[in-house]
Amino acid sequence: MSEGGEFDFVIVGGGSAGAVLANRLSADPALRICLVEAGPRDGSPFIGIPLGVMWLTKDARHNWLFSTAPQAGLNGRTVSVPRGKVLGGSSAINGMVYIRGHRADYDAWAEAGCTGWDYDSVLPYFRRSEANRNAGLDAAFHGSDGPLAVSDLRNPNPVDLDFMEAAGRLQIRPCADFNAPEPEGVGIYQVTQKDGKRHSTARAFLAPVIRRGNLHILTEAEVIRVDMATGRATGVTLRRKDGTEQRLTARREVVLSAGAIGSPDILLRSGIGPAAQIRGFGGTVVADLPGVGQNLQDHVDVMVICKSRSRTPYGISVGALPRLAADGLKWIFGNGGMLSSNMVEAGGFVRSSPGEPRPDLQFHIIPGRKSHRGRMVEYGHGVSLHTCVLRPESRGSVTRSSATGRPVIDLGLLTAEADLARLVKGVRLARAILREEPMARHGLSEIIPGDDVQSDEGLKGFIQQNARTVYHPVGTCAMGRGPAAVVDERLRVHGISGLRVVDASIMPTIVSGNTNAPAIMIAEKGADMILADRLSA
Ligand SMILES: Cc1cc2nc3c(=O)[nH]c(=O)nc-3n(C[C@H](O)[C@H](O)[C@H](O)COP(=O)(O)OP(=O)(O)OC[C@H]3O[C@@H](n4cnc5c(N)ncnc54)[C@H](O)[C@@H]3O)c2cc1C
Repeated sequence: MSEGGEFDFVIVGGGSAGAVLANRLSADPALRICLVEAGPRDGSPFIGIPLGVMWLTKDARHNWLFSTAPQAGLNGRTVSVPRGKVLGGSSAINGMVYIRGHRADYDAWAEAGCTGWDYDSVLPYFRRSEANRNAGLDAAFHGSDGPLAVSDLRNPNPVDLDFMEAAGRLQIRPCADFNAPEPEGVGIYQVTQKDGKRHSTARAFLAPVIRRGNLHILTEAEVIRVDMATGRATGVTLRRKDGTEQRLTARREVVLSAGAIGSPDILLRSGIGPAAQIRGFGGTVVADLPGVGQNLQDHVDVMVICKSRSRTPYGISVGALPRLAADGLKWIFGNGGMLSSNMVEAGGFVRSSPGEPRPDLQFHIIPGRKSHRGRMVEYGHGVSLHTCVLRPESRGSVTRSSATGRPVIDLGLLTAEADLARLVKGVRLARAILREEPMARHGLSEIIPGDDVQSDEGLKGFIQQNARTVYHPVGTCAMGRGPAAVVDERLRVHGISGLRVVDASIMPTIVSGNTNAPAIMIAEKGADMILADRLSA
């Protein structure tokens, strides 16, 4: 084992949160920062070109490609859990949709004891990171000079507007700004893109500061454990690509930003977690923290997929060849056309029934025919409408059954009956929108669930056999004060000094929307806390 150097802060994971932290902490030239990332640098063209998202969700070089344990609520199926493994983390492989959630999500965190995390307190951190390119949005809610570009899609597919009009016929109103405090209705999503290209956190937060002399970035270095001495984190042990092990010393703190799968897993491997589980795989218990890896929440999702007679939606067909060629040129001469599409272009927030206090379902519409049998593309055109449950009651976990190898991921999808019931309503609503004009004039015919699946029981069976995740796992190092909490409201691991977790895993409950912007906000706020605590230490 070699010594890799001494730093003030060692940040583990250069993803959505970690890249932000590395930027903000290294802004103080008196601090020496090391950012450790298991994946490579982000040179691949598939990352910059938005449509590359289709490739990246299955790409072993930039993706951990996890898979779940058999899911009890999904007829024992396993589902894939892609996670970014590259500078930028999941923000480098995600769908780029920029959404923050609902005011009530954050107010509920504060009410549960996470002081300082209510909506009004976190809003400045969302604004600080953001450079919104749409000057028409309310500046009270949007930043214009932060590092992260948030843009309107360059060339949304016309189907998006048809979707909105069809929803309007069902009294679902358009939503002018999905990032106002209480979003509801449908529209075209804003995306984390700059000039038509993906703006991952690596590009937004790391690229501009890469030459800072006090910021050291190690890639292709996987942290195996946090090193401890008498209840204090002293550094990390990591494994380089060539298999050699190295130790880094953290004079002040180790900050885990390895994401909702990686962060609890590193804690478990470091002996911090449920004592019985750690002993079970032969580990040494450093701190008995029963909440580590528990409380996993994710947005359970199912698709209605239709083929279309019209070739307006994206697709591969002989008739579409001239358009595909034109789209290639639009990209080459201005980063536009289909290649600038994030695929999940539009959608919105709706209530499964009028009695719901706020939207409990989210749509993501792909103006293209997604494969219903696991292929990357299918021949032909169509539309695919995702429906997900915004605040699922089901809970899962990240655990370990052995000291080495991969963690066991149980997303717990649909283990709560209420989530299944909501999805049934969601699929009915999705179908109703697709049947309305002007969607109907695309000549849609349903591939899944299929016209013969109409009863509640039939739909339940279809959902259990087809539901998956929209890739938003959170909550596995939950912030709070009770026995199940892992970090306090300053994101310090309970009972251990010099150790924080700053990423999506600290959410006590999942937000009502996509989770990238919230992970970035958590890091913005976490950075302020770390810097403030340094001065008062
Ligand atoms: C395919 C996909 C599509 C998505 N689409 C959207 C979307 O459109 N909009 C949206 O808002 N959200 C989306 N999300 C979710 C969103 O991207 C994540 O919630 C967010 O990026 C999580 O940020 P994080 O910092 O917690 O973790 P990550 O960004 O995943 O970062 C964790 C980093 O830690 C590294 N790491 C892990 N373990 C170790 C270790 N042992 N040693 C060193 N490094 C380690 C990882 O390689 C990674 O780089 C999507 C996610 C995926 C996977």
